[in-house]
Amino acid sequence: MIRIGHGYDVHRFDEQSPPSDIRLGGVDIPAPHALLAHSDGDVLLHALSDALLGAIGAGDIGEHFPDTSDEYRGADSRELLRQVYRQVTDAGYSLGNADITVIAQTPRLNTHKPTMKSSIAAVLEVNADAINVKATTTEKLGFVGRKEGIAVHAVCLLMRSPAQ
Ligand SMILES: Nc1ccn([C@@H]2O[C@H](COP(=O)(O)O)[C@@H](O)[C@H]2O)c(=O)n1
Ligand SMILES: C[C@@]1(CO)OP(=O)(O)OP(=O)(O)OC[C@H]1O
Repeated sequence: MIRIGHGYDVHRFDEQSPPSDIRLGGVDIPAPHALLAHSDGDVLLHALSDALLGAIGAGDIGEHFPDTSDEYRGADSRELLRQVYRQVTDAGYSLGNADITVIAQTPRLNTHKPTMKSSIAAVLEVNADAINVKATTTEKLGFVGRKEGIAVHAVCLLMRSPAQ
């Protein structure tokens, strides 16, 4: 049996912040501003976590890690993703593949994509070829194009784990 999931998340740049690293896929990447968030703001891992939760019918990231809880203030989203993936494996599934699209006018991500891919694979303890990271701008259109924030879509396919 296979299951499909989709996740989408947006975080806004803090226009008051000076140039700063942002966390994307567990990797620190230089950007014109920090991203506003309750956690570390890793918008890529949030979208991927939502895709995995969606695939097992387990709601969304905010239900599991509320942004009203001090427990998750400044949280490392790799740890949130680890907990989400534990739910996936506990439900008897493992990742087939995940395909992730980062929608960002800035920063340029091409040189960081291989590092993001291996960072995500390491968190999930899967082969790197199960993960694909893409980036696109919006040709300067909309909130992404105005460099107000970054959006991410993630889709994943889960497969029933072989019986132990
Ligand atoms: N933040 C980004 C956005 C895009 N890229 C790379 O550029 C290619 C062309 O992007 P368009 O939005 O003009 O289609 C895209 O396929 C990515 O390879 C990037 O590195 N960082
Ligand atoms: C990750 C959590 C929890 O710290 O907060 P944020 O970093 O604000 O991220 P978001 O994607 O808005 O919502 C999920 C939250 O529960």
